[in-house]
Amino acid sequence: MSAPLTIIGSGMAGLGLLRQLRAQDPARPMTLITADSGDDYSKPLLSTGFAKRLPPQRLAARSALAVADELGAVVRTHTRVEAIDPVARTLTIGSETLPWSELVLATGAAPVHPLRVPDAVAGRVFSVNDLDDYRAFHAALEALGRPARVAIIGVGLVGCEFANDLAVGGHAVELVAPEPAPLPRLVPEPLGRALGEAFQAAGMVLHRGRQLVALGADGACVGLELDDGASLSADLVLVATGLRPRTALAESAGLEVSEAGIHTDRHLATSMPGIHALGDAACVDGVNAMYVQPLLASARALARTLTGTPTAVTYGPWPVLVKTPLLPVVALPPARSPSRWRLEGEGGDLTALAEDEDGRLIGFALTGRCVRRKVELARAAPPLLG
Ligand SMILES: Cc1cc2nc3c(=O)[nH]c(=O)nc-3n(C[C@H](O)[C@H](O)[C@H](O)COP(=O)(O)OP(=O)(O)OC[C@H]3O[C@@H](n4cnc5c(N)ncnc54)[C@H](O)[C@@H]3O)c2cc1C
Repeated sequence: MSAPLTIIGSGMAGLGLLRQLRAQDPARPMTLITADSGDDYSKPLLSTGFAKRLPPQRLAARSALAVADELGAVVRTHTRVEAIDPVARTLTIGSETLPWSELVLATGAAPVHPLRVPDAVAGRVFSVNDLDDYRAFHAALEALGRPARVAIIGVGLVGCEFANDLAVGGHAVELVAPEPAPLPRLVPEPLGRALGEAFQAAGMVLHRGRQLVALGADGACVGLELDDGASLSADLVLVATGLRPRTALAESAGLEVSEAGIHTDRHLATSMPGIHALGDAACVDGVNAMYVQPLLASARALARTLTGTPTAVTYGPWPVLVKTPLLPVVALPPARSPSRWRLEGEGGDLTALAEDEDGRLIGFALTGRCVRRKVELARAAPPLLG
């Protein structure tokens, strides 16, 4: 039997590609190997489950077994690929060496932790980046049997979405971050401040301009020390201080990588023949967008390439919809520093237009009722990868 086309990773990129490939090639042997449970779920739903009190099983559309059955593929779960040999076209899992015909890396991105977590509080400090993490965090909240006091470290998209979701779900939320306002990489400061005000009006406490310097046990709780000497206490801590593309496996196999991800061209081809990459792990022609629309476009293009029709991927001017119903936010961050931001609106209803030196729109950010303008503005903005 010929060596299978092998995908590493069962996130939306890996499973999305497997589905697209199977639709175009019903017979080819395919294997998907994943370090997690392999359940088919939508990662964006992870930060919407606590307000609706959704148990983890409600977030998984189907199990890894059902995926394997439906798509006629071998799916190996809780299995970490340890090494790749690009010349022999094999990969290593423990003492096993498995051959592949084509290899696709969909290894995603891993949470960055600013501090080492002491063992004494390890069971109370979380990052939620996949369904297994959600299961663990959900179980810890349930075990309290009452609304929790949750400290969230980080005010990027993930931190803000969980803050909104947990607060609406009845938990007491405190946010800690060094920046002066939420969503610093997505929106200009006045719009971030508007979101911060909406959070405060909902009862959250914001520690802006502050770094977490120490974590430790505080009775049955977690004690947090900030850089101004302030101390907080929380039942649980959620660390949301960014995600870094998982590149170690690719790098040790000699593939070209950087902090932005595994380098690919627009055909998702890495620097090694026979190996492609997509999703949060991949930096495609200099762009790692790290959200769903680009990875779905990549899966469609790569499936065509791997079934004999070389297809370059393009990304449109696709804005990010931040799931903070307390104050809706939409952003299409400019690819380069704008010449100026033009701000309009008042209160929580704000529009910020990023313009280049010739006054052309190169990005935008919207809050509150202004999010209605997203379609009109996206039509006028440049594509992420044209
Ligand atoms: C809370 C949250 C909310 C989000 N909300 C939105 C949103 O509203 N809209 C949006 O567009 N985007 C959103 N995003 C981003 C979006 O979800 C991600 O861009 C996307 O899910 C990434 O998918 P992926 O398959 O590339 O990576 P991942 O989902 O990280 O999957 C990586 C896979 O690789 C496996 N893996 C890694 N290393 C190995 C190894 N050595 N061996 C075997 N397997 C390995 C992992 O087990 C996993 O299965 C959100 C992200 C988060 C965290």
